[in-house]
Amino acid sequence: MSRLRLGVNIDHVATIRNARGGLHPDPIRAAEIASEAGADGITAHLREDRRHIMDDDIGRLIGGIALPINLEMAATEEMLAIALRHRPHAACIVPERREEVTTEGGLDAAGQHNHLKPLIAKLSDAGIRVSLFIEPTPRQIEAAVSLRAPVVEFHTGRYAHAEGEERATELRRIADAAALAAKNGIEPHAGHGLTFDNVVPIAAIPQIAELNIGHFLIGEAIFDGLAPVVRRMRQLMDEAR
Ligand SMILES: CC(=O)[C@@H](O)[C@H](O)COP(=O)(O)O
Ligand SMILES: NCC(=O)COP(=O)(O)O
Repeated sequence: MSRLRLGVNIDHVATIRNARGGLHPDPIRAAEIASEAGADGITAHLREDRRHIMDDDIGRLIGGIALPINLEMAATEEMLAIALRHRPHAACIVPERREEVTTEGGLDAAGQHNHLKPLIAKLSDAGIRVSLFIEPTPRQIEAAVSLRAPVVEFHTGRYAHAEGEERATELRRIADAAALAAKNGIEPHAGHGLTFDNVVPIAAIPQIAELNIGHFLIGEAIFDGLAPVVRRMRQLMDEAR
């Protein structure tokens, strides 16, 4: 089985920085530390309301970090223009509702097909690897196929919050969806709400190529430091393969 990539999401370093409106802690410094500790990529979500990552962070990340940058973005003209200006390695299209506390579910790629098609084409034409942050369902995977997205990222929030039999059901949904995506030539990724306690069964799904993990790593780093926490996540993921 191939090595599972770890994308470290640094959004919530910016959440702490923005609490005081200054420059500290700097999410780019967090990206450097994550890189040295074994991350394979850095993920940052430029929200429309700029509650954590800001425009300037995107330029600094792409200019200053050698790892591939995965820009999470809503499917808007504003975000498209920013992505085309900075040309990150990857752009992950996520759903956004301004009042939400976090990204509560996957993108309705099937329902928004006609809106997404030209946006995905423009990103792809610019050499940006497009990913769709979707629920692990056949309907959304079929939409990704028809939209010619090379990557999907399954929203693991329902799995992360479920317990017992319900969690086992969610895990099966993700495993089935990963197999279906791979069968259709789409690279499956996963992320949202992953922790030391719940990452192993997801990391063991053979088709999944990348996990994007943020909130837990940054929270845990307060107690143990970012480098040891990234290394521990890396180790759990490697052991699961
Ligand atoms: C899309 C997604 O899952 C992430 O962007 C991540 O959860 C961090 O950002 P938020 O907590 O603002 O959703
Ligand atoms: N796309 C998911 C992501 O980047 C990280 O999600 P979380 O670990 O912050 O919940």
